[in-house]
Amino acid sequence: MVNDLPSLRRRSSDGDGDRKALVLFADGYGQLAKNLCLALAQMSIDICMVSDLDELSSSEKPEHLDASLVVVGSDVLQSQVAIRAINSYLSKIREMRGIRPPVVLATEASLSFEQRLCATQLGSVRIFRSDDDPRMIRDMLTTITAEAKLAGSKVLLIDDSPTDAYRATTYMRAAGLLVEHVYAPEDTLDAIRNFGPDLIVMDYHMPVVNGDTLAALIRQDPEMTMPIIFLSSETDSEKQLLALSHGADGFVLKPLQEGAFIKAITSMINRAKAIDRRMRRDPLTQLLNHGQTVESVKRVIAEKRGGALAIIDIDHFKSVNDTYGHPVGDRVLIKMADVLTASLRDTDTVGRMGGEEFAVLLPDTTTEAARVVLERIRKCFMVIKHEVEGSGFSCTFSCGIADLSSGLNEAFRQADEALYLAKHSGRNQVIIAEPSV
Ligand SMILES: Nc1nc2c(ncn2[C@@H]2O[C@H](COP(=O)(O)OP(=O)(O)OP(=O)(O)O)[C@@H](O)[C@H]2O)c(=O)[nH]1
Repeated sequence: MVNDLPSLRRRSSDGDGDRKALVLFADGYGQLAKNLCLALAQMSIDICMVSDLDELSSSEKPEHLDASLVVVGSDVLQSQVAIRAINSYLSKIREMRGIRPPVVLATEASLSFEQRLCATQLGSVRIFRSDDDPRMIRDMLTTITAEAKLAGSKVLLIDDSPTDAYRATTYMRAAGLLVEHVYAPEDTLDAIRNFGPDLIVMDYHMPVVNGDTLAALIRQDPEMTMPIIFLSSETDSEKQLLALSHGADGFVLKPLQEGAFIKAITSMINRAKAIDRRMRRDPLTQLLNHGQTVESVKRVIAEKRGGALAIIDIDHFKSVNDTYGHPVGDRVLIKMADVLTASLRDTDTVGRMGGEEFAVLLPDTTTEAARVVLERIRKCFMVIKHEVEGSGFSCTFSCGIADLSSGLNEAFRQADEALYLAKHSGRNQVIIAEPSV
């Protein structure tokens, strides 16, 4: 196990939870294994490194069994015993958790067809080469975590037939989905507003309006972008296509086959969530992007909850890029994001406003309490050593805090002004804005 690597537990800004990778190399501390573990740890991914593969079969190590992703070094493929150990470990996870985690094969050399085949049989879905970007593994973990969260996704079912609705509801609830059912198409818009579904499943042939008209009606509202699936016994593909052209995304044939129905639903929800995530998140740090951060501030102000807004800007960041290069600068930004999300409450929001500027929204918090929190984060961030080729450097940030009571534009203006003051009076400090009179 790698004990000398930092292993922060990470809470992502939308509560994705912890991410853990199990790293298996036969020769344990080879350069690729070391570099990879260091890079994963720097991205605040929990890692469990195992080189003695007998350890895997030991029931005294239950912490191995909660990995979401398994990274296997290609050196492992040289030993049939090791392959058997990994296979039986992966089967054990499937027995316990109902899923077999995907495998990434890490290699320094090019692989033979036989090695690739062997890796595929282990469940390898990607090959990671020593010069690949380790963020690929982080992104895979993010996707896996998002998919695991499918249970609890909300489906609105619109069907006037009690028998069909009963069957569809039973299948969906058995798959862990939350289902709300409306019989009458005219209740649809209210149900969407109140329930906020991730997906709509509707019968195609209904009294008053058919599915295609109802789908077109829903799509008139630009906010109602959730996928729509029609249920119908219509087998004429031309009619199906016509129906889809009105804004629906899929067609499932009645009578429903449980497996195919649930597969169609899950892939639709996963795809919609992935697109939604891409639109709302900054791709580098996975924090909310500028637009979504402003929306979050707007919402808290509209709810009249009060709170504080902090704007953070990394000091002399240009010189980090100039001295160590852009990729190292990127790593500092990711670390900043990780420190912020790991240090704040679930109810707080962290966003990347652009460049090296971040925003933190702390609802129901006074500016003084926010200052205490940001001071703690500032002290934690400034002692982090960012590694570059054997040596390292540290960074600081400056921060301005404003009260939300003055409204959206004024809160941003005041926080920016306080940040400006912090920058121009020495940097590496947190300043609360003077409320305007
Ligand atoms: N690595 C990296 N750099 C970025 C990114 N976005 C913006 N930057 C760089 O961030 C730097 C910001 O520099 P400045 O605005 O001059 O600020 P600074 O050097 O931090 O100086 P002070 O804020 O006054 O302390 C610029 O060099 C940008 O190119 C990014 O996504 N990755």
